[in-house]
Amino acid sequence: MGGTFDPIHHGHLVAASEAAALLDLDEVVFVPTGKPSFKQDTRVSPAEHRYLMTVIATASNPRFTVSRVDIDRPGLTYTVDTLRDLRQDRPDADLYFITGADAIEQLLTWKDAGSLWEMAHFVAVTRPGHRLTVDGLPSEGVTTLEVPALAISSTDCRRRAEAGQPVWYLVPDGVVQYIAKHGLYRGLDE
Ligand SMILES: Nc1ncnc2c1ncn2[C@@H]1O[C@H](COP(=O)(O)OP(=O)(O)OP(=O)(O)O)[C@@H](O)[C@H]1O
Ligand SMILES: O=C(O)c1ccc[n+]([C@@H]2O[C@H](COP(=O)([O-])O)[C@@H](O)[C@H]2O)c1
Repeated sequence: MGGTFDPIHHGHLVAASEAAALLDLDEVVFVPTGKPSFKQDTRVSPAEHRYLMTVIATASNPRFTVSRVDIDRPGLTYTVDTLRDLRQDRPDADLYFITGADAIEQLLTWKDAGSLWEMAHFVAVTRPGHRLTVDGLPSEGVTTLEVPALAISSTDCRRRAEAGQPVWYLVPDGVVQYIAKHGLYRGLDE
């Protein structure tokens, strides 16, 4: 599952768990982006913080793992590189790239979009308030999954942390404590 995870929240975790159950996956690899190409105008927390929060959030699930491929690769993050690196570690696996329906809708604009279909099957998880339009996407290459609606976004979690409002139960307990310990999302408007 690819994402910026700034921070990872229960919407991501429910989506991953549902995808694993419905598609009978052996493992869900969470891949925090390094430098997201599409968020260059937005302030994104250092990759090491996002990686560690993802490790904390997924530690108790034996099927969940976290990969550093995107954060260790220099330059901007593109899914074509993510999939190539994951393939090297798992030469015989059937790869499914799970992400939100909003991201999948933009897939035709992604780097080397034409070659992505051969590298993985794409799974678009629906998210509250968003209807998926798959115009132009090959239907055999994309599976849409309805996951139990959790109206949680990382943007909202960051705003709440910045305003001193609770993020308990929106993100895992260890992530609440990590955000407080490192003072993440303070002074976002500065
Ligand atoms: N509550 C949710 N339910 C289902 N999918 C989600 C949910 N939140 C995020 N996703 C999906 O997970 C993927 C990775 O999410 P990302 O790390 O960008 O989180 P986000 O909450 O969308 O962040 P931000 O608010 O900073 O844009 C995205 O493609 C997104 O659509
Ligand atoms: O490869 C691309 O050009 C590309 C463009 C936009 C997004 N992505 C990937 O889509 C995933 C979700 O991104 P986001 O912004 O919703 O966190 C993440 O793994 C990104 O690397 C990939």
